Amino acid sequence: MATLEPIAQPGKLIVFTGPSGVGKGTLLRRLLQLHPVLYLSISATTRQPRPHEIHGQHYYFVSRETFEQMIERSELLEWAEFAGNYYGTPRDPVVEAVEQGRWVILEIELAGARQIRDTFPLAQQIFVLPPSIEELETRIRRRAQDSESAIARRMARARVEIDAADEFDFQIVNDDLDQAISQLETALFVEMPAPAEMPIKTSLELSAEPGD
Ligand SMILES: Nc1ncnc2c1ncn2[C@@H]1O[C@H](COP(=O)(O)OP(=O)(O)OP(=O)(O)O)[C@@H](O)[C@H]1O
Ligand SMILES: Nc1nc2c(ncn2[C@@H]2O[C@H](COP(=O)(O)O)[C@@H](O)[C@H]2O)c(=O)[nH]1
Repeated sequence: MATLEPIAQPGKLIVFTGPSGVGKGTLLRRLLQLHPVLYLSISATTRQPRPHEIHGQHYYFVSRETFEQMIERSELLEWAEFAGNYYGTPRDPVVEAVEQGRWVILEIELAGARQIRDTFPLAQQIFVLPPSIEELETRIRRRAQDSESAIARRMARARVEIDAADEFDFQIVNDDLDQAISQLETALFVEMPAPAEMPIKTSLELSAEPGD
């Protein structure tokens, strides 16, 4: 029997946006467990680490001075200020992974997503919506990582981001987690199949098959 080989094709950039607290991180953790072929970019931020967060795994936690140097040296693919802190995507690891044919996910807020749309028009853009604005606030509060003023800033920004959901190629409501994962898989692998999901036979193997 002929063996199957994946099509060699360039990687893809996938932008994953939605209001803070909607569950992007939760969805992506689950998605990456199910599909280790996906590559999640690690952002740089000037925000203080949360108790469970590890430098180099969840974020690169840097000073404002270091971040501003990264901007000046064009080391970031995109960046934005969000709720009083800088966030940005280090350019080199993303470009290398895409060149290696990987599917790279950027979990970023709206201003960064718009920058990527300008610089990489072929990037696939997915927006995650909450079932309601009340449930979004409940999730942020239940996570218990933000002060009252930070919650107010995040909720104000959430309204602006939700209003921009139509700009994105796909919108997914994160109500039931399993259903949201399944919609996400459809967006990623059916609407835009991953190379690893599209095995083909080499022309040599096809011509060697009996009955042809
Ligand atoms: N489908 C869901 N139903 C109920 N709770 C959820 C669901 N998805 C995520 N959550 C919870 O909502 C909270 C926020 O989730 P998470 O931290 O993944 O959001 P986020 O969008 O990554 O936020 P941020 O952008 O601020 O990092 C967490 O406590 C998480 O367990
Ligand atoms: N433009 C960018 N936004 C980013 C990046 N990394 C994360 N984010 C977004 O920031 C907010 C807040 O995140 P939190 O971890 O402090 O809750 C959230 O919407 C993230 O998606 C980035 O590199 N660029």
